[in-house]
Amino acid sequence: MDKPIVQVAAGIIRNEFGQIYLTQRLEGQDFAQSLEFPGGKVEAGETPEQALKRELEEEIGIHVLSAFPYEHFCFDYPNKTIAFFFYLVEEWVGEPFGREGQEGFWLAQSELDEGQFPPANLELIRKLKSEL
Ligand SMILES: Nc1nc2c([nH]c(=O)n2[C@H]2C[C@H](O)[C@@H](COP(=O)(O)OP(=O)(O)OP(=O)(O)O)O2)c(=O)[nH]1
Ligand SMILES: [Mg+2]
Repeated sequence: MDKPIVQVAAGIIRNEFGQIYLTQRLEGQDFAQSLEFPGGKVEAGETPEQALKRELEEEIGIHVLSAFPYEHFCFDYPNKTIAFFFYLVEEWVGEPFGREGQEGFWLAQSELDEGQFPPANLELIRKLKSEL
Protein backbone atom coordinates (compact mmCIF):
# COMPACT_ATOMS: atom_id res chain seq x y z
CA MET A 1 0.00 0.00 0.00
CA ASP A 2 1.25 3.50 -0.76
CA LYS A 3 2.23 5.65 2.17
CA PRO A 4 0.49 8.97 2.58
CA ILE A 5 2.45 12.11 1.77
CA VAL A 6 1.99 14.84 4.33
CA GLN A 7 3.15 18.43 3.85
CA VAL A 8 4.56 20.12 6.94
CA ALA A 9 5.58 23.77 7.30
CA ALA A 10 7.84 24.78 10.19
CA GLY A 11 9.71 27.88 11.30
CA ILE A 12 13.33 28.44 12.23
CA ILE A 13 12.61 31.42 14.44
CA ARG A 14 15.79 33.36 15.07
CA ASN A 15 16.22 36.41 17.29
CA GLU A 16 18.80 39.21 17.20
CA PHE A 17 21.11 37.20 19.48
CA GLY A 18 21.31 34.30 17.03
CA GLN A 19 19.14 32.10 19.22
CA ILE A 20 16.45 29.82 17.83
CA TYR A 21 13.09 29.17 19.43
CA LEU A 22 12.37 25.46 19.90
CA THR A 23 9.49 23.56 21.39
CA GLN A 24 9.20 20.08 22.81
CA ARG A 25 6.64 17.74 21.32
CA LEU A 26 3.91 16.70 23.72
CA GLU A 27 3.10 13.30 25.17
CA GLY A 28 0.65 11.58 22.84
CA GLN A 29 2.09 13.14 19.68
CA ASP A 30 4.42 11.21 17.42
CA PHE A 31 8.05 11.84 18.41
CA ALA A 32 6.85 12.83 21.90
CA GLN A 33 9.50 14.70 23.86
CA SER A 34 11.62 15.38 20.77
CA LEU A 35 12.54 18.96 20.12
CA GLU A 36 11.05 20.54 17.03
CA PHE A 37 10.84 23.70 15.03
CA PRO A 38 7.28 24.86 15.66
CA GLY A 39 4.90 24.15 12.81
CA GLY A 40 2.50 21.57 11.49
CA LYS A 41 0.55 20.12 8.65
CA VAL A 42 -0.46 22.11 5.61
CA GLU A 43 -4.25 21.95 5.30
CA ALA A 44 -6.22 21.61 2.08
CA GLY A 45 -6.37 24.91 0.23
CA GLU A 46 -3.39 26.43 2.05
CA THR A 47 0.03 27.27 0.74
CA PRO A 48 2.94 26.15 2.94
CA GLU A 49 3.58 29.78 3.90
CA GLN A 50 -0.03 30.26 4.96
CA ALA A 51 0.19 27.07 7.01
CA LEU A 52 3.40 28.29 8.65
CA LYS A 53 1.76 31.55 9.70
CA ARG A 54 -1.35 29.81 11.01
CA GLU A 55 0.61 27.18 12.91
CA LEU A 56 2.91 29.72 14.56
CA GLU A 57 -0.11 31.69 15.77
CA GLU A 58 -1.75 28.52 17.10
CA GLU A 59 1.28 26.86 18.65
CA ILE A 60 3.41 29.72 19.97
CA GLY A 61 1.27 32.84 19.69
CA ILE A 62 3.37 34.91 17.31
CA HIS A 63 2.33 36.85 14.24
CA VAL A 64 4.89 36.29 11.47
CA LEU A 65 5.76 39.40 9.43
CA SER A 66 8.14 37.79 6.96
CA ALA A 67 9.36 34.27 6.28
CA PHE A 68 11.96 33.05 3.79
CA PRO A 69 12.16 29.52 2.38
CA TYR A 70 15.21 27.87 3.92
CA GLU A 71 14.99 24.14 3.05
CA HIS A 72 12.51 21.93 1.26
CA PHE A 73 12.95 18.16 1.27
CA CYS A 74 11.04 14.92 1.64
CA PHE A 75 11.73 12.39 4.32
CA ASP A 76 10.46 8.81 4.45
CA TYR A 77 9.15 7.68 7.80
CA PRO A 78 7.95 4.07 8.03
CA ASN A 79 4.28 5.08 8.01
CA LYS A 80 4.34 8.27 5.94
CA THR A 81 6.43 10.49 3.75
CA ILE A 82 6.70 14.08 4.90
CA ALA A 83 7.37 16.94 2.50
CA PHE A 84 8.93 19.62 4.70
CA PHE A 85 8.93 23.35 4.08
CA PHE A 86 11.26 25.04 6.55
CA TYR A 87 11.24 28.83 6.70
CA LEU A 88 13.62 31.27 8.34
CA VAL A 89 11.61 33.70 10.43
CA GLU A 90 13.35 36.79 11.80
CA GLU A 91 10.49 39.29 11.89
CA TRP A 92 7.38 38.71 13.97
CA VAL A 93 5.13 40.35 16.53
CA GLY A 94 4.71 38.90 20.02
CA GLU A 95 6.80 36.83 22.40
CA PRO A 96 6.69 33.10 21.60
CA PHE A 97 5.40 30.73 24.28
CA GLY A 98 4.06 27.17 24.35
CA ARG A 99 0.45 28.01 23.71
CA GLU A 100 -0.61 24.35 23.69
CA GLY A 101 1.12 23.55 26.99
CA GLN A 102 4.39 22.48 25.40
CA GLU A 103 7.81 23.59 26.65
CA GLY A 104 9.49 26.29 24.60
CA PHE A 105 12.89 27.95 24.92
CA TRP A 106 15.60 29.84 23.07
CA LEU A 107 18.82 28.04 22.18
CA ALA A 108 21.98 29.37 20.52
CA GLN A 109 22.16 28.12 16.93
CA SER A 110 25.59 26.62 17.71
CA GLU A 111 24.05 24.53 20.52
CA LEU A 112 21.51 22.72 18.34
CA ASP A 113 21.82 18.96 18.85
CA GLU A 114 20.49 16.77 16.05
CA GLY A 115 20.13 13.88 18.52
CA GLN A 116 17.26 15.68 20.23
CA PHE A 117 15.16 16.08 17.07
CA PRO A 118 13.22 13.60 14.93
CA PRO A 119 15.41 11.82 12.35
CA ALA A 120 14.15 13.99 9.49
CA ASN A 121 15.90 17.00 11.02
CA LEU A 122 19.46 15.65 10.85
CA GLU A 123 20.68 17.35 7.67
CA LEU A 124 18.84 20.56 8.46
CA ILE A 125 20.53 20.89 11.86
CA ARG A 126 23.91 20.15 10.33
CA LYS A 127 23.32 22.87 7.76
CA LEU A 128 22.30 25.40 10.42
CA LYS A 129 25.42 24.65 12.45
CA SER A 130 27.73 24.68 9.43
CA GLU A 131 26.63 28.21 8.55
CA LEU A 132 28.02 29.76 11.72
N1 LIG B 1 6.66 20.90 13.46
C1 LIG B 1 7.63 20.05 13.20
N2 LIG B 1 7.32 18.77 12.84
C2 LIG B 1 8.35 17.94 12.60
C3 LIG B 1 9.71 18.35 12.68
N3 LIG B 1 10.48 17.28 12.37
C4 LIG B 1 9.67 16.24 12.11
O1 LIG B 1 10.01 15.10 11.80
N4 LIG B 1 8.36 16.63 12.25
C5 LIG B 1 7.22 15.76 12.05
C6 LIG B 1 6.47 15.42 13.29
C7 LIG B 1 5.05 15.19 12.78
O2 LIG B 1 4.96 13.86 12.28
C8 LIG B 1 4.95 16.18 11.63
C9 LIG B 1 4.39 17.51 12.03
O3 LIG B 1 3.10 17.40 12.33
P1 LIG B 1 2.46 18.02 13.65
O4 LIG B 1 2.16 16.94 14.59
O5 LIG B 1 3.29 19.16 14.16
O6 LIG B 1 1.16 18.57 12.99
P2 LIG B 1 0.14 19.65 13.54
O7 LIG B 1 0.88 20.70 14.30
O8 LIG B 1 -0.68 20.03 12.36
O9 LIG B 1 -0.64 18.84 14.64
P3 LIG B 1 -2.01 18.02 14.62
O10 LIG B 1 -3.07 19.05 14.54
O11 LIG B 1 -1.94 17.09 13.46
O12 LIG B 1 -1.91 17.32 15.95
O13 LIG B 1 6.30 16.41 11.19
C10 LIG B 1 10.00 19.69 13.05
O14 LIG B 1 11.14 20.13 13.17
N5 LIG B 1 8.92 20.49 13.30
MG1 LIG C 1 2.73 20.95 15.16
